[in-house]
Amino acid sequence: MTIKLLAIGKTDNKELTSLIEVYKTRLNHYIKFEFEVIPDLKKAKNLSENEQKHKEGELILKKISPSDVLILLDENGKQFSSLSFSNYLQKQMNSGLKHLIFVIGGPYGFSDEVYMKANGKISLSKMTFSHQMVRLFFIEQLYRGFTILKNEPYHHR
Ligand SMILES: C[S@@+](CC[C@H](N)C(=O)[O-])C[C@H]1O[C@@H](n2cnc3c(N)ncnc32)[C@H](O)[C@@H]1O
Repeated sequence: MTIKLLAIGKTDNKELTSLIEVYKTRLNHYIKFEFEVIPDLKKAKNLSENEQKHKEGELILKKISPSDVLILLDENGKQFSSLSFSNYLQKQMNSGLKHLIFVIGGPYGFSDEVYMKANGKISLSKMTFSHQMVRLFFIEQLYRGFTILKNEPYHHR
């Protein structure tokens, strides 16, 4: 299985980028993991909130194939403990799925079209994080999940 994380908007924060790289490299020891950033929309300031979500939604959906499982990172989604999230990852791998795609929305979240297409929603917290920070938190949780599955001493229960 390949896990792909799609995110809207580049970050020019070097600290964030380098930490993401650290966890991405660690995660790649366990699973094929791809991180793809969909560039910010041009002239987004001239768009209404809904127009922006709609255009970002089109770019997201272009990246999804019919056989992919699409999971949105969304503050109103299902919450997991790190342990239950590792079980969730194991189940996805056992299912024979080829591509598990997680998506982080833009500053206003997702369009209705993306919500309709999604197979599920995962929340990292009831609090809202910046779309920049979530990518680091989530990649770390993926890494943590795999260390749990491998019984490695990263996660302390
Ligand atoms: C600034 S938030 C958007 C908040 C917006 N009010 C909404 O309705 O989604 C940008 C993106 O970060 C992600 N995000 C922020 N907080 C999150 C959380 N607690 N759990 C999961 N994803 C989160 C989501 O993918 C969201 O689309």
